[in-house]
Amino acid sequence: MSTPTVQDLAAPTVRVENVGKSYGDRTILSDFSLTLRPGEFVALLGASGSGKTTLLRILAGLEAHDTGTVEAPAERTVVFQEPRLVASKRVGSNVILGQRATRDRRAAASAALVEVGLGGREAAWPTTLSGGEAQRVALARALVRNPRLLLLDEPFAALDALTRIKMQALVAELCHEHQPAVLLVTHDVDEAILLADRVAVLQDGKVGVELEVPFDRPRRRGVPGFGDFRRRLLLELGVEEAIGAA
Ligand SMILES: Nc1ncnc2c1ncn2[C@@H]1O[C@H](COP(=O)(O)OP(=O)(O)OP(=O)(O)O)[C@@H](O)[C@H]1O
Repeated sequence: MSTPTVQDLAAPTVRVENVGKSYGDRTILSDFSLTLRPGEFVALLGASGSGKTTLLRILAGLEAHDTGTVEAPAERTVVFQEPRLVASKRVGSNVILGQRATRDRRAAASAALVEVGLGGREAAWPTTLSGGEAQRVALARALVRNPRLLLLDEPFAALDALTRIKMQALVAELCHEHQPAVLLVTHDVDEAILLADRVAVLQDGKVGVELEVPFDRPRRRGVPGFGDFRRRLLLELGVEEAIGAA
């Protein structure tokens, strides 16, 4: 047995035990359990419609679960697939949306914009931003709250491939720096491997397999073992690679 790390000994940030959730007579989650330790980055991987967003919404407090236990900190924020900026408010105000615009908060918003590569853009209107820039603002808005839990619901899915790669690197860097516990919901296997400490695969309403990602950071697709690990996850998802095997 390996020596427990500080992370292992700390109280978990998120504890989900035996959660069940149905819509009408359709069971979406059954007996779903997952733990996130402080600072841990977990990717929840699953086929379309498998219940990933439902679980994330339960953790965000946006959806009720039917059975089981959910413990998540109140200091949590969500970044959705679309940036959800308020068009009538400038970028700086969007970053501190819902909070009183004190001088300190405005300074924190400016610092968060610098962190996401949008320093000095406080006065810009959301309609003047590209999709990637708007998603950077959404990320700044999440980080400025210093969350203990960051919930990412396919935050790169609507971005073009190049912007997605840049945003993945930015999220990896910022999460490393700020150390929230992160749950990333995705159906992109590569993204899960590039970003997460651990990948949980959602199968039949529960976590079927959980695997530690065995690669050092910064991660690269080309490292030895990447292709095998990727194939293993794809098989768990019931996908056989036919074209362009890594
Ligand atoms: N409010 C709702 N009422 C009824 N059914 C719902 C509701 N929300 C989600 N569902 C259903 O629950 C199932 C799981 O949805 P969910 O969005 O959690 O899946 P997902 O794994 O995130 O899928 P995707 O990757 O396509 O976003 C889907 O079949 C969906 O239609």
